[in-house]
Amino acid sequence: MTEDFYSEIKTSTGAFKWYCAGEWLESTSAKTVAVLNPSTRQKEFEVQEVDSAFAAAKEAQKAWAKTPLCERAEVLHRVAAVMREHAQPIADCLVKEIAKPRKDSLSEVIRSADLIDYTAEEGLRSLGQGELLNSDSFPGQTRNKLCLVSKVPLGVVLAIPPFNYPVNLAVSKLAPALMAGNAVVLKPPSQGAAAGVHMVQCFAAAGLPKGLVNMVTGKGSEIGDYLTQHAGVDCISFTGGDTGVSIARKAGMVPLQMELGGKDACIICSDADIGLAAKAVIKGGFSYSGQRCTAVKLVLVHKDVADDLVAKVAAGVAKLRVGAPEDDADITPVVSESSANFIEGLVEDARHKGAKFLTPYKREGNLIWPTLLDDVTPEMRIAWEEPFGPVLPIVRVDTVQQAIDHCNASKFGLQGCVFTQDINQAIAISDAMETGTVQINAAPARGPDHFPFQGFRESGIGSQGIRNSLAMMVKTKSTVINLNQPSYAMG
Ligand SMILES: NC(=O)c1ccc[n+]([C@@H]2O[C@H](COP(=O)([O-])OP(=O)(O)OC[C@H]3O[C@@H](n4cnc5c(N)ncnc54)[C@H](O)[C@@H]3O)[C@@H](O)[C@H]2O)c1
Repeated sequence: MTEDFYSEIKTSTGAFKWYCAGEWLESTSAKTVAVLNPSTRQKEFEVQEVDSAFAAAKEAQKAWAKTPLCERAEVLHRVAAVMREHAQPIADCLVKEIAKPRKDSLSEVIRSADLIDYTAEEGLRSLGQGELLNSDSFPGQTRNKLCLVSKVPLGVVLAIPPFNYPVNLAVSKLAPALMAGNAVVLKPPSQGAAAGVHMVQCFAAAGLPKGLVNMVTGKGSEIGDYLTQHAGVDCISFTGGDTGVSIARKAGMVPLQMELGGKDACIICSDADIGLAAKAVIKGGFSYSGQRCTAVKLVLVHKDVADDLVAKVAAGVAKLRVGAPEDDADITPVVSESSANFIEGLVEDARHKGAKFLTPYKREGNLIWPTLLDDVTPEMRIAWEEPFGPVLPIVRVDTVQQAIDHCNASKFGLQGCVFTQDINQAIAISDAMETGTVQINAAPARGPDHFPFQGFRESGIGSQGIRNSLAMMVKTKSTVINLNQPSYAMG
């Protein structure tokens, strides 16, 4: 029974336990953090506030680093199978604590199991290879030095995912870290911690050696500095907003994998298929109520086709269903009251500065109706800031160059997209856009999860995607064999 499967993760008072060295534990401080339901704004879950699991991770990692790759892969495949079998309660947490629509919640969990399987497969191939270098290719050298280059684990990886994909963006860190021979301390987002607890139970039940995955819960603002500056951390893999920039500034001499905010622009040229572009703008802008790093957050449309595009987008937006995540509504409450207030601030700033409202602004609690703003100008905050909500600004441009210049003036550089039927123009615009990825004739998106995924400027450090994440979870080690004579095999 799935309910019994998850029974040991709760304390007698109903809070979720934390997980260290293979045991579900109760915090000695007895402090708890409430997880609010974005729909009701009432307390839905409680997680404990604890701070340390690094010693357990370090200890467990030593043996894990000597565990054959194929055995690591087997354990990960088991985790994926357990996660599929017990997916529904994890998905139910996502519905209740981050108001993600029911179907999307379940597909996030299944996609995460798929990601774990793929990582295990990819790790077998990419981590199973090293390099042999001969010394005589460098001037003045003979071939009496052979350099064996191998990939070794980093040690203990601190994994911090954000609220919007608390399961998928946790496993996208955990699976590569573990496959590469590391241990992990996971700090889930407060909204998303209950799903995180359930997910960690899948790792435990699959027989992962104790201490390899540890989960510390608590408010990021209170325990974040302690964790990110802890001497036991050998790598920080973080996904989130501006917090990541300050973590990067404060972190010590450890590798950083940073997936941060975005202001993904959609450039629509005068020759674009406007029906296709409108569909992409609606889906890209409003899926999960705009709370996606790769959501379309700005439309830059050529003035010649702007009226057509705006009419089509407005017609599509009018059909979006607004309501509860339990009913699979398209637009559901945003994650918190403070987030809703921030979004409202951007909308009011745009109203004050003359934006044209194609839909009336309406809000009840954390639920914000989809809001389409036309005639947005660079003076408005919404032209530059990430609303992370169901609000989409449209800027009409005279030339494609004006659109590219706006895009490149942003502090973000995550993704962007361009709609045109001329492949030469598409490539030229893609070349000019200073973003980690450019999608041609489709909305920005993360995935499939094995595609490289990276942000430029304040959108990130390093590249993700399964193969690149595996590569970021190892360091290079060289062993040089010095021979007393040159080595030339003659065949
Ligand atoms: N580039 C990507 O791949 C990607 C993917 C998803 C989300 N995001 C970004 O994430 C943001 C939304 O997520 P969010 O609101 O959860 O982000 P956030 O930055 O507020 O929080 C992210 C995580 O950091 C933790 N945290 C908070 N303060 C901390 C501190 N001082 N030290 C350490 N950890 C701390 C939070 O508890 C959470 O787990 C958006 O900006 C979005 O664009 C980026």
